[in-house]
Amino acid sequence: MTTSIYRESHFNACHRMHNSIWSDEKNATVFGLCNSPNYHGHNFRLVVKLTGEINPETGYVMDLKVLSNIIKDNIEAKFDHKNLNIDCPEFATKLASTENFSWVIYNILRPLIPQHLKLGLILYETDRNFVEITE
Ligand SMILES: Nc1nc2c(c(=O)[nH]1)N=C([C@H](O)[C@H](O)COP(=O)(O)OP(=O)(O)OP(=O)(O)O)CN2
Repeated sequence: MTTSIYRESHFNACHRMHNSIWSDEKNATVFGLCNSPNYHGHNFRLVVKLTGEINPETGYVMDLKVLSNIIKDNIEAKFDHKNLNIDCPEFATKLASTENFSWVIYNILRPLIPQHLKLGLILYETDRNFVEITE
């Protein structure tokens, strides 16, 4: 039997959906308002899920304070109040979609989370648009 624990965090960032190998017209057609040249912002909501067995000595799957600090130091500090396209090298060659952003976050967190725990996450770009990654 396994147990899942969750930690939620929030940060703001802006981005622009633009594929540089396409014409401006094609970008405008495919991405619409998300292609706006002066970028647009989102209040991102990240839910990180860890699944594993409860350690009988602590009663924890993992200390949520430790998880919270990992997310603060490595995700919020890196992306909060940033322009994903300009400030974040991860998106130099990658479109700043919620799908790609979710994998960027997963790849940052995975080495920081104990290997015996399964890592999943949901990234909300808006209240109604969100992406889930599960192991
Ligand atoms: N598969 C994806 N589709 C879309 C993404 C994405 O990252 N992956 N992103 C966008 C836009 O950046 C943005 O999220 C769209 O915002 P909006 O359409 O305004 O969404 P809302 O939920 O705020 O508003 P609704 O009118 O309720 O849709 C587009 N697509």
